Amino acid sequence: MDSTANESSEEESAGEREVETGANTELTNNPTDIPTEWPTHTQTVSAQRPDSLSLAVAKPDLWTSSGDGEVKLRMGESGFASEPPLTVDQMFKTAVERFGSYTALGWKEGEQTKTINYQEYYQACRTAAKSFLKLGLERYHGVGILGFNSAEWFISDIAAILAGGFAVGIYTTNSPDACQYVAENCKANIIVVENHKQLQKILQVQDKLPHLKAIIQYKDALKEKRPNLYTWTEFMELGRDEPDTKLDDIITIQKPNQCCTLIYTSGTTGQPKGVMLSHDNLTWTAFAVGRYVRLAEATKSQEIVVSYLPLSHIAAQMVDIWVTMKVGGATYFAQPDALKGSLVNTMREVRPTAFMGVPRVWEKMQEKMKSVGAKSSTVRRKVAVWAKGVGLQTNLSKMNQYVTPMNYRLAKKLVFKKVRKALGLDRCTKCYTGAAPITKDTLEFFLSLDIPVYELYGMSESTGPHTISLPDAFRLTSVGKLIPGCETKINNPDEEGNGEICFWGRHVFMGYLNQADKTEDALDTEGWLHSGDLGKQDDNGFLFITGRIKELIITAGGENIPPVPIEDAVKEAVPLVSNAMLIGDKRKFLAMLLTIKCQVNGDTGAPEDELMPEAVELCRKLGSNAMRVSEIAGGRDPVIHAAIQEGINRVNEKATSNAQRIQKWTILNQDFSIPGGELGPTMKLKRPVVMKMYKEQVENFYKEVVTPSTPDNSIDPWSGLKIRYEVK
Ligand SMILES: Nc1ncnc2c1ncn2[C@@H]1O[C@H](COP(=O)(O)OP(=O)(O)OP(=O)(O)O)[C@@H](O)[C@H]1O
Repeated sequence: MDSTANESSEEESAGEREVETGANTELTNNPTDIPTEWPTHTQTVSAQRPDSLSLAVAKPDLWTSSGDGEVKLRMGESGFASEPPLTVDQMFKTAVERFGSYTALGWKEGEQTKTINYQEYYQACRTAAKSFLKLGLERYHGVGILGFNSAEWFISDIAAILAGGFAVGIYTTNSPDACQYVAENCKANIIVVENHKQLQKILQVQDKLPHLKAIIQYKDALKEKRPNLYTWTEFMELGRDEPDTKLDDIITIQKPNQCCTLIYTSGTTGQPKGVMLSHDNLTWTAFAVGRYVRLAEATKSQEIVVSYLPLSHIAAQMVDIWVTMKVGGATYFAQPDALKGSLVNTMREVRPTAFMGVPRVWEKMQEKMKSVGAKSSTVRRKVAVWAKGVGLQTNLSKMNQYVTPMNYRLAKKLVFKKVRKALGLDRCTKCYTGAAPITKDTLEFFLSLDIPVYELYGMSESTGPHTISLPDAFRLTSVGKLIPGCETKINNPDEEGNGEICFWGRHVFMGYLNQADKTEDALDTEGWLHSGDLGKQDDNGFLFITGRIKELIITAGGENIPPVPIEDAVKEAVPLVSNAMLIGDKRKFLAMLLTIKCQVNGDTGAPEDELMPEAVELCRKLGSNAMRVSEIAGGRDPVIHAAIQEGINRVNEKATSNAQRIQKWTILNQDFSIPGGELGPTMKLKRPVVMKMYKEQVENFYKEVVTPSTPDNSIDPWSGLKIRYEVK
């Protein structure tokens, strides 16, 4: 690995510092230490793994599964990896010193927008920390936070850390049992809930939480008084007049290499695990991302973000809380019904300068824009089609450093500017997607509208991002380049260079709480984090994800098949399809469960029977009058059935082998959703859950006598229609 970043003399001297345990006493935290030059994307700064980290000694130091454990920091000798380690309190104090009067948080109260600055934000966190201590928060015990994004959420999170506990976000979609699992696992002393609805979940399991001492509700009036149940105002009053000494004593003994946050995995691959993140994991990653992405510091031009993604996920925490704090940015909170439609209103008001969406958010925007576009006049549609052609060409050319075509300016004026304004993205220069795979179709759609959506890739276990795309380091379908200071290893590459992606760096987590065995599975003896993802790097350092070992289908014939590319191909070939899940592990052939694009209940987020307007339109074009999923599911609509089969045939034609062909498929009665349990909170498919829910349908695929060699005679068991296989 080369180490050619713009290293200032300060950085070089930082590299010589011996910082092994992360003790915070002697650390400089002077913002002027930060070099003014940004490294360019082509430069890779490696975390120089010290020779002393030999196999035998490295292992026990680099990870722990004890809540009160400490780890060896993965310091490098120069560049990003040598940045002095900080505790959360140190990073926050620096932000207050540098950006004290700048807006830190903003939210809507009725028609009014309220804000607090960095000084007030820090003081609120200290007060809340004193209140937590007064309520009996013990060192290395959790503060569970269960609710939609808000200032109170952030304050609870940071206060828990300052007070020496663990900040623990709990997914708002969790059932009472799932809340109990997390609260018990982190020995939560306190749980902060948003409203009555979330409170009920905790009250249902309260008796099974022996460590729980208090509950705080931060929105709405309490419907009933209970012992140890507080409103937010009551809670903040508890700490207001408390002396600072106890809190300061705890803050002083905190070290960057100790755990301060637990991120519970969403369980797409099994029971949630508590990912232990240290102060250094958070503060270093915030530094590295801010620097690499070249975020502006507030003193020059303030970055603005909208907080709406689930905060219990690391991606939202890193963007909304930590990176923003590092550069003195302002975070504005969306409304709880953001994903049900109000997000665009918040976006138009706030006009963020950076925006992060999980793939489903971008897909939803795409669907909405397509259905609006379909209703516009012929002239408008023609202009849009022309502009999109120009947009795609221009942006694809930009990737290869070609010159911008002349007609781009006209397309920008006529279409792109208007689209950006309508989406609230008119001053957003950094649009990101991450946390799950996104389709090329969606990326191209936004690229054609002159909205490059940059990919981030990483995991909870890497404190969020490991690779990032940048405007000048961008390839369609690549998840970008390595963050300087980190390392990637492609383990056991095949002849095409595909292997398991492994991470090394100061963003790598401490371990899973109380799960030494699982930690040992994730971190090898050298400390490499095994992602469970398959990928390859091109000659220019762009990383491409090509599959997930965790969800690889191994057929009875022994063929390894990554399902996502096939599922994406089907979704692209059949636009009516909302979700697709490939089946075939230990089976003789592949089959697929499909769902149709339908409307979603505005209150519950549950899928409804009515088709989405875009889907209705597609049906009309095909010659079907269907209005509901129930008219299509199970092969009830022969026209739609034939169209889907035709799309699947096209996908099958491109299959690299016979084993990779979809031999059977069926349309389910209902789309996948978060409340339904088929999707995780970041919209990732929970394959084991779907397998369980649709066990019968899956078994039916394989009940029939399959005759793939003479497929022309096969009858689809769901529709009774003849299946036209095209086996070469
Ligand atoms: N840009 C991306 N493209 C493709 N896949 C991605 C991308 N970003 C993240 N992922 C996938 O998400 C995984 C990380 O997920 P995360 O750590 O958020 O887990 P989770 O959703 O909380 O739960 P679980 O560990 O149960 O899956 C990565 O290993 C990778 O498979």
